[in-house]
Amino acid sequence: MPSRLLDASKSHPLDFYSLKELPESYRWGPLDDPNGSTEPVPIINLDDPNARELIGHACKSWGVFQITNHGIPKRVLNDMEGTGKSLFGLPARQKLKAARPQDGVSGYGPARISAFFPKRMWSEGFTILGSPLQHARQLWPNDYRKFCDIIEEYQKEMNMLAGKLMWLILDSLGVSNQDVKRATSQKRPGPFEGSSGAIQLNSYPACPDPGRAMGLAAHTDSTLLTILHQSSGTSGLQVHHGRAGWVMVPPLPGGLVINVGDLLQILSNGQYPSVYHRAVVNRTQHRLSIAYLYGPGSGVRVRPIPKLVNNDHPPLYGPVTWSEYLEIKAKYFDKALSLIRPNNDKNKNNNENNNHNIKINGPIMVAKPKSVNVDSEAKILAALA
Ligand SMILES: C=C1C[C@]23C[C@H]1CC[C@H]2[C@@]12CCC[C@@](C)(C(=O)O1)[C@H]2[C@@H]3C(=O)O
Ligand SMILES: O=C(O)CCC(=O)C(=O)O
Ligand SMILES: [Fe+2]
Repeated sequence: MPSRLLDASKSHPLDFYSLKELPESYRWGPLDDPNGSTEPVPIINLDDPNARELIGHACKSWGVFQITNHGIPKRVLNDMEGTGKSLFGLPARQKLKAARPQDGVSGYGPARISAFFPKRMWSEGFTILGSPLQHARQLWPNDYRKFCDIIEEYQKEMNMLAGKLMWLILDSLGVSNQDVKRATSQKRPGPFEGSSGAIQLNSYPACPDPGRAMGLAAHTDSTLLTILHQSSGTSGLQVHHGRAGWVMVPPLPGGLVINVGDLLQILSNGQYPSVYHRAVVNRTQHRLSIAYLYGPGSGVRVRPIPKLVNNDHPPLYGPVTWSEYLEIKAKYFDKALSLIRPNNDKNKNNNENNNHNIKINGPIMVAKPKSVNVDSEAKILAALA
């Protein structure tokens, strides 16, 4: 079975800027409209003395919230937005010089999850993991330093904010520094030392038939948390919220959106579930969003924090590193979380409590994931055993 990811990067829809009608290959069918009358996604001022409790409540009941007074200078956000605009504004042949390689993560192309859907998404993306230098040279051979400086500054600022948010979130769960160190098998001093993030720039051109097109299909992020900056004035992000269905998260001037990711769902033993979200498009305006996808340092295994596990709350997930999880997600998409099963030996007599784990145990243990190299395959199987 070829990796579905390989198919994703085969051909990229570069034609949509000039299309006057929505081609069949982009037609997802009428999208369900968000219910305008529902309560809005929580907005939390980080300077509020109750920020921790408010964050805890938002993580539990929404999996998403917007923050203000986050300390990221406006200039840093503006510079990043400007860089995104000039990147997507480059001629197609220039952007393709930095195309994401078939089995790679960084570079220009459709969203990684594209291959899981029969229809194309009305967007183009650019992913930066680690140093931006190589791609910067491909895009702007004579002027790559500026791009690198802006990306590096953004990475630094976002990394600090993400660490701060993680502490507030863990604090809201009643979890201390020490508890996290144990849960993540970290040897180094700070539990979030070495944590890093990928930057995802998303560009959604104006679309002739926005009611039938999809900017970015529904997904949860494979992260601890995601910090999203949306360009001002144009809505597009929607989150799925219980019976309310799809709820719009309009850009808030000076605000940033925080999503709970799958790894935080694991760390919190299901108390803070990751949020399903998607991006819709718009007839007249181009929209840009910039996601900082934050995860643990390489080699760090994430598992439910022991303090949150007891007889009433058995572990729902087993330990997994970020790269293992990304590989599982790349193959199994929204089944990935249910495959990170706990080591059941310890809760043999707790069988009925494990019923919520979807049992896809058979296939994953026998299937030979061809796209995964042998070494990491062994690690994944060990993590799932
Ligand atoms: C660190 C990450 C997280 C990735 C994969 C890798 C780099 C790119 C990220 C995204 C960004 C766009 C949505 C998503 C669903 C996608 O297609 O690519 C994300 C995916 C995930 O959260 O699973
Ligand atoms: O464009 C958006 O608002 C959503 C982007 C997103 O979900 C992502 O990059 O993971
Ligand atoms: Fe996302």
